[in-house]
Amino acid sequence: MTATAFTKMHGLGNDFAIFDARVAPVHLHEAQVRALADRQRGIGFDQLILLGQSDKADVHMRIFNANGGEVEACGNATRCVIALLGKDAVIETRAGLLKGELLDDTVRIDMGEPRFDWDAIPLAQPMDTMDMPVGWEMLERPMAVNIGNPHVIAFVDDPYAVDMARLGPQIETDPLFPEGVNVNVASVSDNAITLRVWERGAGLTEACGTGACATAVAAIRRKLVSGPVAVHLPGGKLTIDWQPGGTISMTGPFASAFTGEVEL
Ligand SMILES: N[C@@H](CCC[C@H](N)C(=O)O)C(=O)O
Repeated sequence: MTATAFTKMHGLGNDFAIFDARVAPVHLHEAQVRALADRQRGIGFDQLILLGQSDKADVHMRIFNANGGEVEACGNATRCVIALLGKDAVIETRAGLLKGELLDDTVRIDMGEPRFDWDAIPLAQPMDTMDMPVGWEMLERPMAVNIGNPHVIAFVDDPYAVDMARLGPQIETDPLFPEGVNVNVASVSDNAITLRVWERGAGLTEACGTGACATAVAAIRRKLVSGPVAVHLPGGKLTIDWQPGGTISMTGPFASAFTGEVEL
């Protein structure tokens, strides 16, 4: 066992333990990530972030959900990593190379181009991802968008009236989504979005950066809003901009919580 340093950070309350394997090797396995994610007995986080050397970018970033599964993208953690590096930088992720700019007290990330083809989400069968002929109770005719990771989006009158704790896990594990899915429930008014997200592998979080991107893109495609659009999550606000055919810009805050050590 080796004492291993980590930094605890969050983006709008979506929280992370960030380990830096550029300093010293960090050996983690799935059960360990789950134990560390435990908010009573471990560090407690929604995602564990593992930084490493990259030969294509300033840094390589791996992302593990609280359930131990490795995933492709995490918008809020990407902002935190730029803040931790203290400069504009390019981050290599499974979702591709993401460029981040450190602004005064926020970070802007170019999250790349969204994908809409059914097999890019991925879905189990061909369908129109703009208007899916499926539904779960009041969540009808959803849309699907891939922001490196898979998202389903349902527009409702009041996202806070939806029983996310019950419907979230049901939709996350629906066989329609062979790789699971992040579940976004949103309403739109005055060119702004109110959003709650049940995250794949992490549950209901205070905020989800890729969820905000996916939902803003979905709302722009349905002509419910036009970019830039404010996305209000339980933990605060992100600003998302996108023009069809272009890449997504996500701007929002970050915060450092504390640094610590764990035996790994
Ligand atoms: N919190 C994230 C998304 C993290 C990954 C997600 N749960 C997945 O499984 O794809 C964000 O800010 O984007």
